Amino acid sequence: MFSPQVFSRPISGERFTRRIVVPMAGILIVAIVVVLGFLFVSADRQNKLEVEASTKLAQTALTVKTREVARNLKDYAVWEDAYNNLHLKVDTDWAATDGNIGANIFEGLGYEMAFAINPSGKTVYAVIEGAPQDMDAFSEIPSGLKELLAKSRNQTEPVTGMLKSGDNVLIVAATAILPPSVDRTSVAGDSLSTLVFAKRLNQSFLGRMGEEYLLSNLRFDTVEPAGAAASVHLTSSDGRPLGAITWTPATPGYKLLPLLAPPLAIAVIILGAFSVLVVRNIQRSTQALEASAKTVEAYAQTLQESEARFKDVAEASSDWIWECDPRLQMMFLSTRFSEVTGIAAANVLGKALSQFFQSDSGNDGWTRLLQETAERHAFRDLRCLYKDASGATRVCRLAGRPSYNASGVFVGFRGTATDITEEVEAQARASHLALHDALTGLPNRVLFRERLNAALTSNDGNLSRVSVICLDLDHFKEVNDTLGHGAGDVLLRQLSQRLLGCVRSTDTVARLGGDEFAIIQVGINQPLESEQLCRRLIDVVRAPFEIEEQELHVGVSLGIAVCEGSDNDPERLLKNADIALYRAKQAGRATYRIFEAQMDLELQERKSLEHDLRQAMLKNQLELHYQPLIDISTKKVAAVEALIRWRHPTRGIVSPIDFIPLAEETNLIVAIGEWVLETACRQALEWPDLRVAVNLSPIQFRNRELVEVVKDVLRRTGLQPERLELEITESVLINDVSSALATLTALKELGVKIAMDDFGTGYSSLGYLNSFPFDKIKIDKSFIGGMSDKDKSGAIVKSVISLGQSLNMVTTAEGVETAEQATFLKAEGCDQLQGYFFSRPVAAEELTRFICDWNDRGYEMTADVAA
Ligand SMILES: Nc1nc2c(ncn2[C@@H]2O[C@@H]3COP(=O)(O)O[C@H]4[C@@H](O)[C@H](n5cnc6c(=O)[nH]c(N)nc65)O[C@@H]4COP(=O)(O)O[C@H]3[C@H]2O)c(=O)[nH]1
Repeated sequence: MFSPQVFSRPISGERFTRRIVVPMAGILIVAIVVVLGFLFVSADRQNKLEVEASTKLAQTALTVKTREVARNLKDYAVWEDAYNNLHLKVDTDWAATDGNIGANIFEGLGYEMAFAINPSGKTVYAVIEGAPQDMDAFSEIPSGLKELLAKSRNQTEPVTGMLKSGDNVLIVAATAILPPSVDRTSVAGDSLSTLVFAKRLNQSFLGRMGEEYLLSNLRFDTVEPAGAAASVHLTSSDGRPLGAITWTPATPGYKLLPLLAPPLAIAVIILGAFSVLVVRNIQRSTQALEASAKTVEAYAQTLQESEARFKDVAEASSDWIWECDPRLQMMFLSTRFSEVTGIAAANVLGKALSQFFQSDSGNDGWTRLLQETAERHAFRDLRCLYKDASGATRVCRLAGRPSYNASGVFVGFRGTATDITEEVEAQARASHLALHDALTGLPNRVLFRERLNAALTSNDGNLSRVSVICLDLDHFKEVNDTLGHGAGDVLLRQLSQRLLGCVRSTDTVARLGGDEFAIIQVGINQPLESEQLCRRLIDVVRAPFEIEEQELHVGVSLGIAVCEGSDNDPERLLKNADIALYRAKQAGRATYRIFEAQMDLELQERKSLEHDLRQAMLKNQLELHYQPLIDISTKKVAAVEALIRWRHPTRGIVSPIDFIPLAEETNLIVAIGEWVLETACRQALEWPDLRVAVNLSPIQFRNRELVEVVKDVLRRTGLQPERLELEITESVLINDVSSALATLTALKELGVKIAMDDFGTGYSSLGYLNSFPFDKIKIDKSFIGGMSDKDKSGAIVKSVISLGQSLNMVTTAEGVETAEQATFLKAEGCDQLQGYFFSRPVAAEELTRFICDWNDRGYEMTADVAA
């Protein structure tokens, strides 16, 4: 892995100064210092050489001067006249006055002293600064002169030395006075007089000597001054120090410096400028390097992150990476391979791609894999199978692309494999859920449609037929309402199994929703076969269901639609089966109907009626008629029953028998019922002595709002509750007994009367009469119409009347059409009579007239009847 740490850290300004500028400046300064040092050392060396040279020069000058004194001395001492006038005799006039050895010595030669000393050491002649003096040479030069003279007697040449005279130092030369003609070596020295010249090392002498020998500031000091740059120490011939002559030596080295300084300064400036340029270049290069290092570092970082990301993704996903060689043999498998498949990579490496992956039937992935790899094409989303370590077949999705080496040579394929077994299973589950009902596992409406389409399409042109059977459980809603939805679900599941048990494997049983089922029956030859199936279905559904340890009885209504001829429209077929089902339900349930074209017309009619009924509500086309109930004991009108009429704009008066069921099916009955209730109560206010009876539909009765509605109507109209009589039929008591009892009790608590209508037509359970708080039993008109003293209906009527009496309930006979019936009922103790014999249901105004007439003539009528 590439590591960004291999790059140095970026050089900051401070680091750059520290690492580049400072060393460069240091080198520059050191170079300058070295050069300057060298210059100064050279200059100093030069100066020292100059000092050495000037010292030699000074010494030479002294030697030369000394030799000059000696030479001058010899000129005067080796002289015939001097011998004659200073040795043989001493003629001071000759010497001084004649100017032989007198003032000329001092003025001409500059010697301050000249002495002539005879062999016995006596100073016979003395000249001091050009003037003859009577002076002893040894007192003037007390130290060293004797030794010098002694030395000179043994020498043929003048002897010289440095001697002190007071504070002065003298160059003293001595030699024997002798005529030139005499060989000096032939004469004993101590027999000769000695001529002495002394030259004082005074400042004028030294000045001249300095000028002569280019020794500046040449001077003599008895003690060498501190810091003297150059000096020559003077010592006497016996070695005693006399002082030193000093001078200021030239400093050629230092003189060189000013000459060298400007070019050196220029060189330094150039070097400095060059260094600055170099530093800047280095800085730029460094910055460029840094930038490039940063870029590389960023790339490295990106690469590292990318690698890490890739690794994370590769490790985190269920994918594994594979590579194979040009022969499609596995060369590489990522670590995820073993984790996902449970197979060690070593067991697969070297095997051909086609040995590991297998074809997934029903999917063209395998074919494409073979094709794409053969043609060296990239591929993706190829679905193949493989077996994992446990031998289980799993599904995977392959993607790959051909890979080439740097030279462009094909080196195989590399790609990914994604295990999609769970995904495929989930898809299968999802598609199953999308096509099946979750509760029963049966095909749902979507799959039903698909199957129906397929059945109709494949059946096209066949002699056999396809039929659709729609099923609807009778009173399933009651099961849900009374036992709860859990029980309803159990019922539906059990029902599904029963239905499946009745059909062939080629048929389809589907749940379309709620308690709505449908069957596609294929391969039938005639409609009779569908009818046989329906009968079987009715039988199996009729058998009790055991739910929550209860036996439950339900029925089923079925509608059959058989595909006829070339009409293979699935929608129409299903709709027709539905229409047939509707007719089966209308026919009293637990039965089946085969669709006929007429049914469709009737359905259309029903729909049109439904539309009109809704309009009727809005357009006040509904009205109430009233039928009187005669009290036998008082012979008066005791009550009136409100009966609804629909004054249809084109159909005329529509009977409630024709539209109440429709109103119930469409739930319009709730609104209609409330209108009836309010209208009847309001109308009853005009008949103060009468009760008003109002029919309640079972749908209305099950409405939770009923009690509140009745209460509100009484409140709004102001009718006394005991004047309102609510007529219910036995059907409201079926199934949810406790709920019905609660509603009846609540209604009774309002103070209204409850009548059981149409008694005898339903279950006629006597238990109901005992359990429910009825005030009245209304004997259905079918019994009244068919009764006579001897027949069965008469017996029933008698027993119902006596039952009412024993339960202390009022009995009312409906449909009394004849005097005989009235007489019979009176004789049997019936309390009230209602029927055409007395009055048909009439409009309110007409009934008002009837009541007036009845009260005037009614008695005679009943008397007639009695007679
Ligand atoms: N053949 C014959 N029939 C007689 C005789 N006396 C009375 N009738 C008829 O018998 C029916 C009595 O009403 P129902 O049994 O409650 O039967 C009613 C009732 O169940 C329902 N109905 C009528 N009005 C309403 C209403 O406002 N609400 C509800 N829910 N149902 C109503 O419609 C049914 C039929 O009502 P209608 O056609 O008015 O028919 C009425 C009435 O006209 C007779 O002597 N001979």
